[in-house]
Amino acid sequence: MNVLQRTLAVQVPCLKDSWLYRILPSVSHKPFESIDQGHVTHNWDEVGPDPNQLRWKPFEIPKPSQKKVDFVSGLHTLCGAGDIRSNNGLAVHIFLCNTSMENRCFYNSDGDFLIVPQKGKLLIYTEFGKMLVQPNEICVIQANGLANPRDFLIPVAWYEDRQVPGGYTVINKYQGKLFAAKQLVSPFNVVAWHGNYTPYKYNLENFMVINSVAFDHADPSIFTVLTAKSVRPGVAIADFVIFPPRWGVADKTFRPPYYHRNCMSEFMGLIQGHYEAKQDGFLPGGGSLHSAMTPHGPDADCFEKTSKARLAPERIADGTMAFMFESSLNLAVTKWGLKTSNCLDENYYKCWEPLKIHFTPNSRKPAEFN
Ligand SMILES: O=C(O)Cc1cc(O)ccc1O
Ligand SMILES: [Fe+2]
Repeated sequence: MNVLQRTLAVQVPCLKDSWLYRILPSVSHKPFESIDQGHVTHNWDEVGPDPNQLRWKPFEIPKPSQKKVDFVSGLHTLCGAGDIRSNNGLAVHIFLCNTSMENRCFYNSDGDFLIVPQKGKLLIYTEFGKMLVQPNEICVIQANGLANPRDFLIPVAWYEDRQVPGGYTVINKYQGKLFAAKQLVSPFNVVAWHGNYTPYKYNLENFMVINSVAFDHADPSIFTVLTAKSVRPGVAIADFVIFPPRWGVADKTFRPPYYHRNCMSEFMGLIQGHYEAKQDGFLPGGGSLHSAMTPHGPDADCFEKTSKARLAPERIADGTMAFMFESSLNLAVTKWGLKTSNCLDENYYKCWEPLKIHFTPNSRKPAEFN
């Protein structure tokens, strides 16, 4: 990885298989040894369920002069659910990196990573080739929603025939722990491949947005870019949803997100700009979690402004890209998320406190009373 900085990643169960052709047989591994685990964990039970609305301030990227952190050592599990051994579940990780991986690489046996860069670019070397991924692009697994197949870009084969006398470290995430093996050659020695279980990237600006052209605020499933299905039809382990720039034209409607409770958990992040329901406080590089059935909605400021707005056609979210990992599972939050990161916004709930009661019982009588 190169020039790697703050990024959010979600991991969902693996989907398919693919084939690789190598120019060299794999070099004998030294016995696997457990390596320093950084902050990757699947021990979210250590903190337990938290039914509230949580919001995090932007997670801090360490300065290279203070501490050099690469993709693996900067990976922190924030929350998750499910059983890692039966490959059913998901986890949200934050990675905060300032350094390229040198002579070491990483693979994940616990699921596929959906990577959402928020700050800085990633140059990702894969056995299929290289991918440069930057904010507003995502780098993903198989599956598609309203995103057009033509916009998913896959790498072309690229290889290096490089001996590494000092040793090349291959790191594996397996059942929530990291393991390392050393070899004397770069593993990126695949000269050609075929198959469909390839890494790919997708520019979120290519998403063709669908929205209400009559009345009412549509369910955000209209914004689903990718979905990881569960075995129950219609119920997702994780939907990847975005709130991109678009037109708002709905009549007789409070246009921002309605006040709601959801049977799914909603983990949200902001890549750039200002999210329509929370212009302040929800910042690029931060995040929020609204657990299943916990009520939430626009902050008081948004409510006041948009309740009075004239309902002319308007551009929404220009210069903004917010996203959501929506899951039918109940996410537990790690100790790193609640304490160690030191980024939990203790005052989040205050954004709703100024909401006023606006009942005007006499202004409009229901038909049966006329
Ligand atoms: O809570 C949120 O801000 C995300 C969201 C947006 C929307 O337009 C409708 C429902 C929803 O959960
Ligand atoms: Fe919501």
